[in-house]
Amino acid sequence: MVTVRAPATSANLGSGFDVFGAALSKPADVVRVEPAEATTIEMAGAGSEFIPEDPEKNVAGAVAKALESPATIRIDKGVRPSSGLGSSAASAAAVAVGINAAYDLGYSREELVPYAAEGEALVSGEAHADNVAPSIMGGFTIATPEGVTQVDASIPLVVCLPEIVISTRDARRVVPRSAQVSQIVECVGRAATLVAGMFRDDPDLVGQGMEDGIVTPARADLIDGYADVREAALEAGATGVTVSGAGPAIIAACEERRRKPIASAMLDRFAGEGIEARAYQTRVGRGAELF
Ligand SMILES: Nc1ncnc2c1ncn2[C@@H]1O[C@H](COP(=O)(O)OP(=O)(O)OP(=O)(O)O)[C@@H](O)[C@H]1O
Ligand SMILES: N[C@@H](CCO)C(=O)O
Repeated sequence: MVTVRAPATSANLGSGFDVFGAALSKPADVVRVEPAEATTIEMAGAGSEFIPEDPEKNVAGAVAKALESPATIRIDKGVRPSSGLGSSAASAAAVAVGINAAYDLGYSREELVPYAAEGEALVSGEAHADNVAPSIMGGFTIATPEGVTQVDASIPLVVCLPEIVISTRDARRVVPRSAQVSQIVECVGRAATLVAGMFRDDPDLVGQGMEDGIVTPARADLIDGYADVREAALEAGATGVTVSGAGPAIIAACEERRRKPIASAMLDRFAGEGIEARAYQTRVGRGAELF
């Protein structure tokens, strides 16, 4: 039997819709995998009561099927579902890494990404890899059809998760179908700035690069209090703030020493709106770890 800790992730980071992703140092799913005749899944932890244990409906089952390796799987959720923190991807990444080790399949971390993405296809309708890639490989990742480019960044972050549920499937319906060339030009500039910031471990550049005028405004409308919480984080010293993944989590980049005041400011603002929330003082961190 093997045990894997696979981290939550934040996809998009504003300007990198369906391409950028970052592993978070916390929270994480912890998954145990043991080879078996047929796949069975047992769930525990955050939001597990809302997740089906049927292997046909759980991302873990989809990944085991894609790898043609049935297993007894126990998932302890640290990341609640429909959070914008790659909850489904954390389980998918952990199972891919766990089965690879338990069956000694010999895949590299990058080779495991498309298998884990089959779990995302099950729940959101598309095998986008922007959450599974960082959960498997760690750091900041650029996922394209050609493969994954990974950067070992360690930017300090605050992630604030309100008690609102938004499914990725629903949040993908509001994504605009087209954009003006002027918007695309601005987005390319922002995305390039963010990549430079990750290479230099520079929170100012990363924050600037998190601005986005195409997808994020439509997503932000689904999150009660978004504009106020964003403003509060910026006033408390965030260098950039955006929707994490498909939401409702909101992510802020910052200097290390600003994490605590930013977390308090975001929580206070949500509380002022009558919305319960929790904040993680985190950073860009490691990928899935085997124990
Ligand atoms: N092992 C699993 N862990 C979490 N969610 C799962 C799992 N298996 C199936 N699901 C289903 O996937 C859906 C949650 O995935 P969704 O992509 O909407 O949220 P998320 O992973 O938190 O978000 P995001 O991808 O935006 O960061 C829920 O409907 C949940 O029941
Ligand atoms: N890139 C995806 C991430 C969520 O799974 C989206 O924003 O829809």
